[in-house]
Amino acid sequence: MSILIRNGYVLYGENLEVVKADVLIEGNRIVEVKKGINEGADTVIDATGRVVSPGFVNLHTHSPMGLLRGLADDLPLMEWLEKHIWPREAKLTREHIKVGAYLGALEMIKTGTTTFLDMYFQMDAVAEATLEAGLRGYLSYGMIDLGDPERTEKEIKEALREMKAIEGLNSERVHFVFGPHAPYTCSLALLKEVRKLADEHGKLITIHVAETMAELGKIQERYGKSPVVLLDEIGFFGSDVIIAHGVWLDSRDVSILARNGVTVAHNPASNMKLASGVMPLQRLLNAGVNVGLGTDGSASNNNLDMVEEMKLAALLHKVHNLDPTVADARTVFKMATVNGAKALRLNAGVIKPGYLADLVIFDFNRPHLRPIHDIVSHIVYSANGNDVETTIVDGKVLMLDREVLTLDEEKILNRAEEVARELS
Ligand SMILES: CSC[C@H]1O[C@@H](n2cnc3c(O)ncnc32)[C@H](O)[C@@H]1O
Ligand SMILES: [Zn+2]
Repeated sequence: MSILIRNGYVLYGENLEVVKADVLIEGNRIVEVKKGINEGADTVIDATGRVVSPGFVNLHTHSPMGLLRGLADDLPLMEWLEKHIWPREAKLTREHIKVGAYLGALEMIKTGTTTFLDMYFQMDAVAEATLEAGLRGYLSYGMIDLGDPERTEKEIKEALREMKAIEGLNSERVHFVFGPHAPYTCSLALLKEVRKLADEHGKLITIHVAETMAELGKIQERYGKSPVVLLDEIGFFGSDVIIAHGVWLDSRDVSILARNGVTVAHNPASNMKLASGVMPLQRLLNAGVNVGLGTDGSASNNNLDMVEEMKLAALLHKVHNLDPTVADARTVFKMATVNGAKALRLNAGVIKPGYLADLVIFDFNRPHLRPIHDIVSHIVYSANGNDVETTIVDGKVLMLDREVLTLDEEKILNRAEEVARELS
């Protein structure tokens, strides 16, 4: 199968150079980017007046949580989790979670996300929905043992069951990732076992770390050190670890993350909404830490729109530093694309021959995107996910001219409403 995208403004290569060109995709790869490609193709897409961009990599989310969107707002993290989210999650069935995964996948396709790193329950069901949707999913079962050895064993068993089930699907588009929830919900025994299992099975690890001041206090009280120092001392870190949040980091923590090649998934909307704090983006980037971008779940964001997330990241760090030059459009665009792909060891996030054909087309024939001075600036500061009209993953068109081809949109919205009624 081949796709030819004609005559668009292409954000080309690592430096996002704007070139007016055609893009030829064969199989699941980009094979050529140049003016006037003459080759025939199975599918030809006219991108005149449009922008061809790398697809977005959501480096931290809980994709089925759209089901809980708007149920509890305006609260700090622990009260939100303990009083509202966890009691509802305890009632979720495998079928509910699958409906939530379809809803999340639909939203991601429609707003230009092509790959996501997820943490939730029943991830083999999420994997099935991801495969049907056509997205790329890195899927972790969120492990919580609260220091109870019986639960440690149960959580490891469930993670391994889900790992086997996802591997059994035999697809390059879905991957299992180990996902211990956080240092305050997981015992050291569980965290050490996860490190060992990830080495044994060659899997990535993702975990919430240093999200709130309350977490810092809890870990300080329990262990007498910061969450990052704690994880470093048990040998947990490596370049295969992606920590979500990393808001409360001192200079020692930052140098530990840099030394170990750990990636940080920044979630500005969630950090602002839960009033968790402002992550030290400038210090992390200056130390050479790879920083990606995530939305977190739709119950703390409240959507999965990575385009909106880029703008929030840029604005947050400008005002926090009282410096409009920080978190410039190109820096946050790379966080939302190539940096995320790099963390997942995925040859994507860049439009160039040889890279995976994960890309999106923005409709620029819209008043808020004209006149065109600087395309990257427009995407970060003026656009939102609804400006994406075509989404391609692994060389397959998932949405064309705003019509989602892989999922039944109406059915998913109706099922999500029914599940919401069942949960209330
Ligand atoms: C055990 S699966 C994942 C678990 O994480 C919860 N969650 C959602 N958002 C956050 C956040 O910002 N910090 C910590 N935990 C979060 C989610 O509700 C699931 O229970
Ligand atoms: Zn999270």
